[in-house]
Amino acid sequence: MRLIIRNDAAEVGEYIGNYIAKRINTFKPTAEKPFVLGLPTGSSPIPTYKHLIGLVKAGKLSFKHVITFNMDEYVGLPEDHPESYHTFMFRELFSHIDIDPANVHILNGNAPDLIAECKAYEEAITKVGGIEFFLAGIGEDGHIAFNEPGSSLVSKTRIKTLAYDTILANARFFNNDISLVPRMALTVGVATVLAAREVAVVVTGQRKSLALSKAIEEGVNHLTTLSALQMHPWALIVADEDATAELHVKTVKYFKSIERVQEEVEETQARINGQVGGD
Ligand SMILES: N[C@@H]1[C@@H](O)[C@H](O)[C@@H](COP(=O)(O)O)O[C@@H]1O
Repeated sequence: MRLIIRNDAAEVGEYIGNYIAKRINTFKPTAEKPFVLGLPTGSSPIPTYKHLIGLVKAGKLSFKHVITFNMDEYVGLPEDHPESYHTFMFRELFSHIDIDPANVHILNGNAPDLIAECKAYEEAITKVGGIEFFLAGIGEDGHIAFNEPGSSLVSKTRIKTLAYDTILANARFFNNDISLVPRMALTVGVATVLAAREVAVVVTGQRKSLALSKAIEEGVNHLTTLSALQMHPWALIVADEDATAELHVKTVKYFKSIERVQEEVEETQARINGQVGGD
């Protein structure tokens, strides 16, 4: 796992936005070979979405052959409710980019059979060849998607009851009225995220710092479901300085030094490639 640290949330968004764009452009998606992207909601990915929109508007990126799967959706909230994850995704990203709405997948929290809806979602992911790149955020308790503390680390898409802390945290989106926050959600499982070829997580703000420390400085534990990322072969966390508040200085220094070495390796490689190309 790599940890990249940037000064603030805007720089984190720029870094991940550029990273995703590079991955999509290198993949060269076509109608026959689309790029499959997993996406989160929440305030954390907004700077990333802003940056991606800018890249699309500048003609540097296209979502024409990108298929998306969102992580989660509330149960029982009308799809056109201002706080539904459907509304969020179109408001913050999809309405501003060249994605085909038919390529957008978001769980239906109003489906008559919620269990069948979750099963069909997993099948839809399998049908397109699995997720290439899953972007995620985390809750203050270190949950990924809505995989609250105690979630099975081998879980797939299913119905989850929200933790009281999550209901409290999300009340800010519902006029600070806890009674308006849905109690249940449909969510991809920890194993659904881990099955993606690559996973990147945005962690910004001091209120996420304890969760970040538990997830990367302690062992894999179902009480901090983000920690399962330690078992992933290609995982990246991008955090801002505030989110590192609870990390050991040693941890921060270690990951910063790894980034410096990586940059040197890439520069050397680029120089070598340049020389080879010039011969
Ligand atoms: N289900 C979502 C998560 O996917 C998200 O990561 C989290 C953090 O939200 P924010 O980025 O607003 O802190 O909120 C909800 O719990």
